[in-house]
Amino acid sequence: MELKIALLKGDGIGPEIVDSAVAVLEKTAEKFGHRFIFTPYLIGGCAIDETSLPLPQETVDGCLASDSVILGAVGGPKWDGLAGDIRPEKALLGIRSAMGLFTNLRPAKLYPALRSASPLKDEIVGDGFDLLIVRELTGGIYFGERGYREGRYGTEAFDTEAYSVTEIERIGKVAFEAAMKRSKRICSIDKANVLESSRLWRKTMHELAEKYPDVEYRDMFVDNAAMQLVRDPKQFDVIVTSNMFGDILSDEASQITGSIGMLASASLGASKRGLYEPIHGSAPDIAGKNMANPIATILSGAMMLRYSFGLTAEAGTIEKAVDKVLDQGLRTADLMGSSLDTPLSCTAMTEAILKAI
Ligand SMILES: NC(=O)C1=CN([C@@H]2O[C@H](COP(=O)(O)OP(=O)(O)OC[C@H]3O[C@@H](n4cnc5c(N)ncnc54)[C@H](O)[C@@H]3O)[C@@H](O)[C@H]2O)C=CC1
Ligand SMILES: CC(C)CC(=O)C(=O)O
Ligand SMILES: [Mg+2]
Repeated sequence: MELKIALLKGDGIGPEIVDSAVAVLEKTAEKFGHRFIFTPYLIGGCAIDETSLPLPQETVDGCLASDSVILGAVGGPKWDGLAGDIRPEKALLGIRSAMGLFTNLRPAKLYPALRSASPLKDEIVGDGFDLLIVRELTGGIYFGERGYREGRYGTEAFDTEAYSVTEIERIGKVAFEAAMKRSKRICSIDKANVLESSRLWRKTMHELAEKYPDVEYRDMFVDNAAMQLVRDPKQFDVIVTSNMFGDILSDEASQITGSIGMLASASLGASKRGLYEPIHGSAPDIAGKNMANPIATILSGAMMLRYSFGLTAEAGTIEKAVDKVLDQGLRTADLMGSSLDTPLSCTAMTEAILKAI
């Protein structure tokens, strides 16, 4: 297969981890006789520095003209003082919206080899957990009306959470279909005891649940869910939730797998073209130090092969290579806790994975 892949390296550790994913994808392509053509485009802070825009039109056009997209991360302290509309993060929301990517699949599983990296006790983790967070990605408070207005205590800033039945139904269907292929258990997470948008979310999910009688459905308030994730993560299989709740709960879920540097994601819409991105940010505290864990981005590349291109064996090869290096005890610093051993650098971990392919 010959495939065009747009690269959005972004800021901070973005370039380091995307380079790792590219190396792994190139080795996989070579092994299976494919040709991947990579084209880089600017996004985020680096785009602001060069063009004064966080999301240049050329980047949007390039992504829409490619077969799929790999993203590193955007943002950093250098751009934190900018107005909301020209911040790096606005570009990430912009490209997800421009590509129509309303679904974000965030799998969180505990690798047996990383059991000691999880902060949870053995009796809680048992033989591991494997959950899939299905996060709505182009609606809710990240996209709602916002601004400043005169309020009770003077000028106030506001952001709005809004969801339509159409938006809830389409993400719900993705989650129910995913549950049908897994253990047929789904938990919808909302704040329906307070928010009107959550009450519509819950009502719509209940109606959808009737169409999937084989799926065991329940709902939970988000504050309870945040607690239950660390109390007993194994109770969950598929979680479906809104944009902001999914963002927050997936960072929490990542840490119980050992590190946020492990969690990949697929941002998907109606077409096969997706955007594949680690769940973490640009990690300015470790950027440029060759310390980042590249596995989340490498596994995002594997998700791209599986979801966008249907290259299941190729995706499996990358996932098995990751399993193998973890089984060998190889670790980047984020997975080592207080161990006195020397951690692997980002490039050394990438080399080990390349060797295992
Ligand atoms: N998808 C994206 O582009 C996202 C961008 N951001 C942006 O990233 C910047 C930093 O945000 P933070 O809140 O610090 O979140 P972050 O996810 O960048 O970092 C949180 C902590 O996790 C560590 N970490 C993250 N990824 C890692 C990896 N691959 N290997 C090892 N350690 C890793 C970092 O060193 C840091 O201590 C901000 O400008 C934020 O807006 C945040 C989240 C998502
Ligand atoms: C940086 C934000 C736009 C979003 C975020 O944190 C995420 O998608 O994980
Ligand atoms: Mg996030």
